[in-house]
Amino acid sequence: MKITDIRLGMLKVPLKTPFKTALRTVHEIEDVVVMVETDTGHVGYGEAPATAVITGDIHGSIIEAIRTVIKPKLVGLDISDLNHVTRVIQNCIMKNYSAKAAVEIAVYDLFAQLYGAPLYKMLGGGVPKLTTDLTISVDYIDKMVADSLDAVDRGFETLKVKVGKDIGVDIERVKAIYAAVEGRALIRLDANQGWTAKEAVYALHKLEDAGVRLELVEQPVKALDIDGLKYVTDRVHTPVMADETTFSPREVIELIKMRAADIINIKLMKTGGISNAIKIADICSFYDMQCMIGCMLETSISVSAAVHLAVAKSDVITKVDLDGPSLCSFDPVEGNVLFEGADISIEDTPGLGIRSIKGLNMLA
Ligand SMILES: C[C@H](N)C(=O)N[C@@H](CCC(=O)O)C(=O)O
Ligand SMILES: [Mg+2]
Repeated sequence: MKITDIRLGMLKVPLKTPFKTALRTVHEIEDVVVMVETDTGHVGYGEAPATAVITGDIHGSIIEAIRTVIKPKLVGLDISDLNHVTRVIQNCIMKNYSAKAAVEIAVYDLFAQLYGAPLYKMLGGGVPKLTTDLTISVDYIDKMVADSLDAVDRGFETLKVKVGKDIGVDIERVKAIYAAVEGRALIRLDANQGWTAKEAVYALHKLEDAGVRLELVEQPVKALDIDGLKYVTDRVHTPVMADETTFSPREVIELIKMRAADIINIKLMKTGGISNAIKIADICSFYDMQCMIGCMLETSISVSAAVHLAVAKSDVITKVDLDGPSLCSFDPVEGNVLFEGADISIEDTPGLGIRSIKGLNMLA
């Protein structure tokens, strides 16, 4: 099965409600879709969001990286030579993680199709079911409490509460949500870099002293402030998770050696795809460190790949934040991963099993 072409399209899906974090507000998903075509007629699918504030990627850079650098290196390569193909993708251009991720996801999709198995089986197997959390956008306290209660009523047992705005209001936000859902849902926080290290310690001590039990706090401080991350990790009981701080396997090793965080959030759009995500999961497994599998604002095309990976690496990926499809107003994909509220399951069909994508605008 040889690669003959890589075609690109744009996919827009409005969100059910605006997605608000300390970094940005988004009303609709608008992602680049990658189709890797082969001489056997099989097509592999991938997707890249433009999360400029986290990865530095924008639509133009994703499209140009794929068209002018990645595609010319990939056409003619054999999908059965997976390790070689992924090395070419990773080494042909620096950074550009979302572009690499989208192409790698499509290549893994084809690799699994080649052997007629769902992707998770090619990655080592596992039980094809996961449960995701749901993000509660940062907002007025009453709105966040209402959104949290609605999420719990819809069956979500873990809420990822966005904070990182005003520290005083953040403490009140979390207390109010905790009081409203106590006993019905677990709460994890994501500050998206919005606090200083001292503010984070202050807020988490206040919450701990008030009896608020949090599952974890994600990326309390700026991405590059590793000393600050360690400062927080050393001083609070609540487990601290690194998100924006860690992209590559090398960064994860450094973080583990410094003991700067307790948990790592793996996202395919940070790692540049599945091959490095596997390396990170294996490093963390070796060091007895837990991971979360996360996503950006992605539809079920690329989130499906994250689902397959998480199932295969469930020994170390113990936390799931794959709510992209739940945030969408509709699922544009007919495929083998089913997203039903908090429940995610995989059907027994080859690859990612993507049969069709509604509303895709092909690029010339
Ligand atoms: C969508 C997911 N629950 C999430 O919060 N992902 C990111 C932010 C993604 C974005 O801004 O597009 C995260 O920080 O964990
Ligand atoms: Mg995060």
